Amino acid sequence: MTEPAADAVRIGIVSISDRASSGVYEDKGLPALQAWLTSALRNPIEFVPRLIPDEQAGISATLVELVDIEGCHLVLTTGGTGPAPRDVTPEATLAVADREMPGFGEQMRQISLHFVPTAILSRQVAVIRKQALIINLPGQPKAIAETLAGHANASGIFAAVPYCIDLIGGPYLVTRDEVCKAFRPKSAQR
Ligand SMILES: Nc1ncnc2c1ncn2[C@@H]1O[C@H](COP(=O)(O)OP(=O)(O)OP(=O)(O)O)[C@@H](O)[C@H]1O
Ligand SMILES: Nc1nc2c(c(=O)[nH]1)N[C@H]1C(S)=C(S)[C@@H](COP(=O)(O)O)O[C@H]1N2
Repeated sequence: MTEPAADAVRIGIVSISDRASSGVYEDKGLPALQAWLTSALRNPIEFVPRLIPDEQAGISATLVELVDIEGCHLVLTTGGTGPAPRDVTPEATLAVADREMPGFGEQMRQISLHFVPTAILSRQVAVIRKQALIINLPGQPKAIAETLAGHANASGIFAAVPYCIDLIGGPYLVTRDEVCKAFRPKSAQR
């Protein structure tokens, strides 16, 4: 069987952490995002990485830059989704949204409950801006694979990402089934 055509894709990855961005500890968010996405997607990927502090205006400006100037069709953030005063990633993301996609946040909290009882402390959101999907992930580096890939009892959210990006006019994403089995209706399959 021939492989379906996999378009090239630019993906923004944003690690939001006061301490990692100021060098107090090593950033593990960007490497974890890059490793998971590289293992999950067959597409040629160009990553556009950013490591920034928990500042609302700066986070919003970074998201706008990645979508409007860098042309990313997918942007994943990690960190700053909790209830602490400096956790402002959801507010910064909603501020640049055209539309909210509440199912992603709902499903990620469901999945995360299989890993940690504090899952409901994440206020993570997902939104559409222009032709891009922006998704917040929690700051614990292990939470990246947990929420994207899921659990035996809860589907990872990345399964819904390729079809969402089709619907907003982005490139055709092809996953490796052994890492993440994406779903598309038959009529949308290439
Ligand atoms: N980018 C990162 N790299 C490595 N570990 C991280 C990173 N972000 C968070 N962590 C770890 O996950 C924990 C929870 O993340 P959270 O986003 O709540 O950080 P925080 O306590 O607000 O502090 P900071 O913003 O300075 O990372 C952190 O205390 C840290 O152990
Ligand atoms: N999958 C997963 N979700 C998770 C966690 C985790 O370790 N794994 N940590 C939780 C905790 S302890 C917090 S406080 C919130 C918010 O984390 P953040 O502020 O680092 O984004 O995410 C929650 N969601």
